Amino acid sequence: MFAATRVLSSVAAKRTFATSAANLSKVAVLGAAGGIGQPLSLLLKNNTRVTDLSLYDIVNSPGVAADLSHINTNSKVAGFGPENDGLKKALEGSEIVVIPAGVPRKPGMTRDDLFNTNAGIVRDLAEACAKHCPKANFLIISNPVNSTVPIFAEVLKKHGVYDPKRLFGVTTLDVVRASRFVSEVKGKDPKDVNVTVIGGHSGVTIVPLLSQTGEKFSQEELDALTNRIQFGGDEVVKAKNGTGSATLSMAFAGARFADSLLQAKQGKKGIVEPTFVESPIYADQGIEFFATNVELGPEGVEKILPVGETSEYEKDLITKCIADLKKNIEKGKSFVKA
Ligand SMILES: NC(=O)c1ccc[n+]([C@@H]2O[C@H](COP(=O)([O-])OP(=O)(O)OC[C@H]3O[C@@H](n4cnc5c(N)ncnc54)[C@H](O)[C@@H]3O)[C@@H](O)[C@H]2O)c1
Ligand SMILES: O=C(O)C[C@H](O)C(=O)O
Repeated sequence: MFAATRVLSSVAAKRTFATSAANLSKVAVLGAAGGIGQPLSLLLKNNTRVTDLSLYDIVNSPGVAADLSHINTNSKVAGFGPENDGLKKALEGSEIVVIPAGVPRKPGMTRDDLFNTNAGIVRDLAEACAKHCPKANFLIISNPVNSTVPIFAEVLKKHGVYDPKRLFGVTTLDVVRASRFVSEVKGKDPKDVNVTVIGGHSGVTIVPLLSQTGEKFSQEELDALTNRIQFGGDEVVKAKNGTGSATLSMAFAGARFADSLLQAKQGKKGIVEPTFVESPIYADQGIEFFATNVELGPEGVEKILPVGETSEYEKDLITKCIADLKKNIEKGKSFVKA
């Protein structure tokens, strides 16, 4: 009996560590009733580092919030719609704002084809964030990420509240996929296969650095794996046959990134995640944002890690990436300036 009580109280102590006053973490999800938003919110509700979960969508968020609020983890859940200053209430006091709001692809579309609809959605949400939670960390999932992150940055700049350490394009799904695909080919457990993926988040701007995995690949394997990692999103879009794009794997990836950031903010050292951030790496070639591995810390970006050694094959991929990425970034910036 005594032993059982001790076990229980040590579990309780661990839980209170994550929710003690010094570690209050309000996380807001914008687009919370969508295909990504719902499972992502579920995973965040299950994360004991989150103390308040604030769900905003233009439709259905009170229902999603009511449902999640019955789960017996410690966090409080609240749902907001656009009425009665809902967005303001959802954002105020948020430490992390995760944004999967916007339309997904249908077969035959590129991510850039989403620009016309999603650019305006992301710009308007950025305006609200600049006003109501300028010091939060912003995790952008809405596509096309290569353009929506620059859009978000430009809006924050217009309001004088841009801090490049706190704006992240979520590219975690690319490394999650890469790890899975390589592990399938090499017959390994994915937990033992880490693949660095750099660049951006669409087609040829996604550059896996397979030479850094420590595995040996034939040219045929290299071509097939590179192509699958670059176009993994299309596989899901095709299989979903007009009903959307990756939602569950994206929720998994988004929750992993949010948890890593929460851990880093709560003082854990050496947490590294790939992410699309303002970066000096290819600034000399006019590239303002670039995804690499980034060490996270209490302020957000702690250190942008270098690309490291690359093969001739990867150098060629990087050249192609840079040409496309430059146009995507420029398109996002011009949208706000116009
Ligand atoms: N970064 C990535 O790796 C990645 C992966 C998968 C999907 N995505 C992108 O994420 C976005 C969302 O995908 P989904 O499958 O969840 O789409 P979805 O249509 O299922 O959900 C989107 C949600 O956004 C909401 N929404 C629309 N406008 C809004 C606004 N102004 N404010 C708040 N909410 C708003 C909608 O009501 C909907 O509930 C798409 O742009 C998709 O391309 C990115
Ligand atoms: O492919 C898409 O449009 C969604 C997402 O960016 C993905 O990589 O799955």
